[in-house]
Formats: sequence, C-alpha cells, structure tokens
Amino acid sequence: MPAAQGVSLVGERFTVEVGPVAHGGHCVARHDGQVIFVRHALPGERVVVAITGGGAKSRFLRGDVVEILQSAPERRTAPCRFAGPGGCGGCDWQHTSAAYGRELKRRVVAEQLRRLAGIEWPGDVEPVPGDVEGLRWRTRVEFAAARGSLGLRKHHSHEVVPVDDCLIAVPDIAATGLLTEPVPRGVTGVDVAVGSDGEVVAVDLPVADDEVPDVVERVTVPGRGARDFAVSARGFWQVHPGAAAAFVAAALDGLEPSPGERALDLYAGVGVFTAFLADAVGPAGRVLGLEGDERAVRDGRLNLAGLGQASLRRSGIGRDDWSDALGELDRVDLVVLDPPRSGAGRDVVATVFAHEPRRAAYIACDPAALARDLSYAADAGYEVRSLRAFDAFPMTHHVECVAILAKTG
Ligand SMILES: C[S@@+](CC[C@H](N)C(=O)[O-])C[C@H]1O[C@@H](n2cnc3c(N)ncnc32)[C@H](O)[C@@H]1O
Repeated sequence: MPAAQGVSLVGERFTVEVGPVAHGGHCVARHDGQVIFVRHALPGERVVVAITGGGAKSRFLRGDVVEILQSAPERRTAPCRFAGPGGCGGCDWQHTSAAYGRELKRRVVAEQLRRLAGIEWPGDVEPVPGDVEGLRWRTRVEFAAARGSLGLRKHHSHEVVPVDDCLIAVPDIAATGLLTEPVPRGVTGVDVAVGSDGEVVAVDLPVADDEVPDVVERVTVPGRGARDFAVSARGFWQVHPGAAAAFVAAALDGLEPSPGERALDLYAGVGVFTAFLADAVGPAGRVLGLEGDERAVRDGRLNLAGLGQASLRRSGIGRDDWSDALGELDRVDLVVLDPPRSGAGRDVVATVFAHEPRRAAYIACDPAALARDLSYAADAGYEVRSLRAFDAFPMTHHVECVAILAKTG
C-alpha cells in the first residue's frame, strides 16, 4: 500500500449505518469520518463491514458486509450461491429484487445527472422488454481458467471463483457442459456467445481475432421491422437479448428521422443503428457510420449490404483527423453517439454539435460519462429533450441510458 494511504486497514471490521447508494455497485457509509464504499449492503441497513481496500489516510475505504445487524426490507437471499462477499464479482445486487435494483440505479442516474450536468431527471429505470426478474438473460460471458476449471473473477481481483453455472446467463451456456469439464492445458479462458438463433459458440483463449466465428443476432424493432447482424463471438454486442432493439427503438423514436435526411452513427459497431437509420431515411437519405474496430467494420459492411444509402468507415473517433470523415456527408441532420464507457469527451462532442444536427441520440453505458458529455453538449448549445434509462444488466450496477438532444430553446 502507498505510504500516502497510511497504515492498511484491510481486514479491520467496523459497525456502520449504511447510507445512500453510490455509482459502482456499492453504498456509502462512514467510520470516524472516513468514507467506506460498502458492497453487499442496502441503504438504511446497520452492518459489520470488513475492509477490503484502503488505509488510515486513504480518501476512502472499500469493504464487504460480513454481518447484518439490521436488514433493509428490500433484502433477500441471493438466488446465486456464487454471489456475495468473497464470491464472484459479476453481480452487485443479487441480494435484492430486480425491481429494487432498478430503483437503486434510478438514484444513481439521477444523482450523476444532477451533480455533473445540473439536470433534474424525473424518470425511472425501465426493465428491458422480455426480462424475467433479472435472471437468465446474459448471452455472452467471458470465463477465466484457473487450476484446470472455468470460473468468474472476484470483484477488483484476478482471482477466479470456479462456477458450474451463472444465474444471469442464458441456460444454454451451462448446458454446453464447459463449466464442469476440465480445461485443456494452455487455455486461459473461454468466451461463450449465444446468437439469437440459439447457436452457441465457445472460443478458447488466447485466440487471434480473425479465427473467432461470427454469431447472428436478429434485432426486431416494433414498427421498424427485423434485421440480422453478423457479429464476432468476441466482438461488441449488447448482452441482454432485448437490449439492442430497445435502444434502437428509443433512439429512433426520439430522432424522428425523415426520408432524405443525413445521419451520422458514431461508434457504430457492426452497424445496428446505421442499418435502422438507413431504413428510416430511405434511398434519398444518407447514413455514415464510423467505427474503430477493424473486425466490426468488416462484419458491419456485410450487415449493410443492399443499403446503398449507408456506409461504414473505419475511424478512430477523437484521434487524428477523424473529423475529416464527416466530409462524406453534405450536412448532418441526425447523430447517434454510442461511445464506450469512458464517453465521447469534450472535443468529440464539440465537433459533432458544430455540425448543428436537428437531433442527436446519445446511448450511454456509464451515467457519469453521459452527464459529463451532456454538459459539453450544453456548452455547444444543445439540451436534453428526453432521457430514458434501461436495466439492460439486471443484478449488476450497470445501467444504459438513451438521451435525445436538440438545440437549446
Ligand atoms: C458501446 S459500443 C457500441 C456499438 C454499436 N453502436 C452497437 O450498439 O452495437 C462502442 C463501440 O465503439 C467502438 N470504439 C471505441 N472507441 C472508439 C474510437 N475512439 N473510435 C471509433 N470507435 C471506437 C468500439 O469498438 C465499439 O464497437
């Protein structure tokens, strides 16, 4: 531990009153004035917490609940036997219902928007259509190998907890038998993806990108039809089967694209927004998707075959000369921004809004990054017209937002 953090407090136990939920899957408590981010707690509980990180002079400590002295009414026994202190780090909120998990996420989204963007958000976190109590939804899982078997990592650790099932994963994943079979020598992990047609692809790691097969993902958007997307079994794809369609519907409902409009899809992946936008703007319109990953661009071009008004270019958004690519469009009416967890950042946001789009849809997997980018958009003269949040990762702290922006005023 760095000297600046003082004497390590790891292993110490303190009795604390648990305060509000915080971004990251924990609640805030205090001991002797020092903040502790407590996992496996719920607001309003009185618990004994064992410190797992930090020292006497640290800005904050981390800890796990090891005893519950007074439980919250929303607490339940985790359905998964691998969840909990010292267990698998994949889920944060197994010890409550999916509905209360959404309430906790609502508080986090509202707090991030208020604190970082000065926005009061009155919304709720919506379940993704088709979700059943937050279990058995995940269609892609990365298992790590250790001591001859597969498992999932502990929170903030490389240590692997062997598992024979994962209750948030679709049943087809455990049904492969992989989790109970010995792992061959040299295999460091297995990535499993289940396509929407039920095909299960398991890829031993390490592997070269080019050797990873595609799976097919069908996206059906009410009122906008169905499209199939080929995507690498290790490439980016929404892991909740209802998520991609829910986000496309929310984005396009907010953008209200018209025939002939010009649209930009930034961080386009394998082209899911590009394709549905292309359908909406029609042959007289134009859609340009930009994506940095070579394999995603290759798959995306195949997915867009037959849509003459759509193109996908490889571009490192925010890196050298990326904005030159925008010259392919004679104007920008609509924008979709779907950046990675770190957000788009001030420069990308400023560049995009300098084109004065009629509307933009921002799809965000991190509410703090979203709030920061919305504040940059406000500096560029754009305000939030609507913001929906989706529980696309039940039982975890992750939450996805779709914000629609238009010119202020
Ligand atoms: C959250 S995913 C969204 C993908 C796609 N819109 C979808 O819904 O399937 C973010 C995408 O941004 C890409 N990406 C990350 N950083 C990038 C950058 N600087 N320039 C271009 N693409 C980037 C990733 O490869 C990934 O495909």
